[in-house]
Amino acid sequence: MAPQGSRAPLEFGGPLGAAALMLLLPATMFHLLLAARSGPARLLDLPPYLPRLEALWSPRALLLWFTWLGLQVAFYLLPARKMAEGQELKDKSRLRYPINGFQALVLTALLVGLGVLVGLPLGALTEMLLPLAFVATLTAFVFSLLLYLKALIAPASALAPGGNSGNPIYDFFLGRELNPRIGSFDFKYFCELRPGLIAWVLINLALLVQEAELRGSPSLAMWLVNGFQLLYVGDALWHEEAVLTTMDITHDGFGFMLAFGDLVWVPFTYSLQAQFLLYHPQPLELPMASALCLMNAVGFYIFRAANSQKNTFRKNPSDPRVADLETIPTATGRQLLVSGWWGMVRHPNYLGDLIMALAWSLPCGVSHLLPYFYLLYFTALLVHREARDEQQCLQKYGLAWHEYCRRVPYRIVPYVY
Ligand SMILES: NC(=O)C1=CN([C@@H]2O[C@H](COP(=O)(O)OP(=O)(O)OC[C@H]3O[C@@H](n4cnc5c(N)ncnc54)[C@H](OP(=O)(O)O)[C@@H]3O)[C@@H](O)[C@H]2O)C=CC1
Ligand SMILES: CC(C)=CCC[C@@H](C)[C@H]1CC=C2C3=C(CC[C@@]21C)[C@@]1(C)CC[C@H](O)C(C)(C)[C@@H]1CC3
Repeated sequence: MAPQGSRAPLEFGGPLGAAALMLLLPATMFHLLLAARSGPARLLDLPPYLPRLEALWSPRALLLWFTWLGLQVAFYLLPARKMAEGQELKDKSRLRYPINGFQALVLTALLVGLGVLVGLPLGALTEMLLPLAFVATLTAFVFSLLLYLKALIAPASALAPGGNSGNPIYDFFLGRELNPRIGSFDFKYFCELRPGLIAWVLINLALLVQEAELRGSPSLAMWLVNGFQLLYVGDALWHEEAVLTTMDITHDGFGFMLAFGDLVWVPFTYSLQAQFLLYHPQPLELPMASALCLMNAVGFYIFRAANSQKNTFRKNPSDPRVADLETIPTATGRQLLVSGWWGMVRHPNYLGDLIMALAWSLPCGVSHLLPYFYLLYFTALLVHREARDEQQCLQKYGLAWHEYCRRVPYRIVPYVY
């Protein structure tokens, strides 16, 4: 049952928008997977061909996918170097989370390295991307249904503010329960980073190995894309605790949007540049490669510095690294930063992330639009996310938020947006 009197305004275009997204997201992903391996590799053309069911359904892919999930669950359950506390919940309690995501990345790397040493054909993974994406999509639908049913028996205090409209399609998409758990195993926290992000860099690596097998050595462009994205994933897992303050964990329920996004969309579409490069090798000279390294480094620096400044401030406003920054008091007792990174634009971390997204696409040359899909999608995602966050901050901070917007008028790009 939805809690009485706490109906949140509908997002994502309501039930119709949610239904459309549930069809469009998987369809787009399959289109990208097929287009990347086709000769013309056109983003805006109809799919080059429709795969037959035999090309999609493979018991081997199913086994591999569940082995992967099982392995990551096992790594999650290993003793953690630290247990972190999440944000305060409606009932004033706080959940505890293991911080061992980076350990899971290292253990996966060791296991895969060992496998390759004893003859595991890692490059062959690239031939299984289509059936793997198919079983992962089916899993995401079934998993979301189980989450929806589980939420039916959850107490009202465990429900998310957004996904409880009473419309089953909308609630299935957005997610009804905020932190679904069995015992201390937290499904949303587990899915947010590990299986999807680690699979993303593993797919990238398989594409690099396959390129080496096909052409004698990996191209410079492939090295760059692998290196840049490994840095991003390694950083996310190293700073795993910071995910506990993102809106995905604190605000959104766990439904199809995040289950599909985390487990399927991230590994199979975020690896698009490496997929494109395997089938469409691109020349890249050293001076250009150096310029792209610099661009990625600038983006990463802004992204990391902005995120760390806010996290440090939220943990302890008197920390010497942030104590001198100017702030605005709010009625909640919390303060808002108005100098430093958060005084330049209201989302400096998004700016850094977007600069990196550009640096990941440029190694693929400018002859095709396809490798720029991530940049286009990500811009749309962040603009929409920024608007959602703005709404939530306005509700939380009221007049203080208006004052912040007056003092820091640009959202993501200084003097532009
Ligand atoms: N690669 C990908 O696909 C994606 C990456 N990301 C990345 O994830 C990271 C996290 O993003 P996201 O969760 O959207 O949001 P943010 O990390 O930007 O957090 C927004 C929250 O920060 C707090 N805040 C806002 N302004 C201030 C201020 N001036 N001073 C202090 N606190 C402030 C508010 O929460 P409160 O006041 O309650 O602390 C607000 O709700 C970003 O770097 C983003 O680029 C995000 C989505 C997808
Ligand atoms: C419409 C649609 C495709 C929805 C799904 C969106 C998800 C793919 C993203 C929502 C927020 C995300 C975050 C990351 C990955 C993408 C999703 C799941 C993230 C884990 C990437 C690495 C970053 O360092 C991060 C930890 C800050 C980030 C958190 C948000």
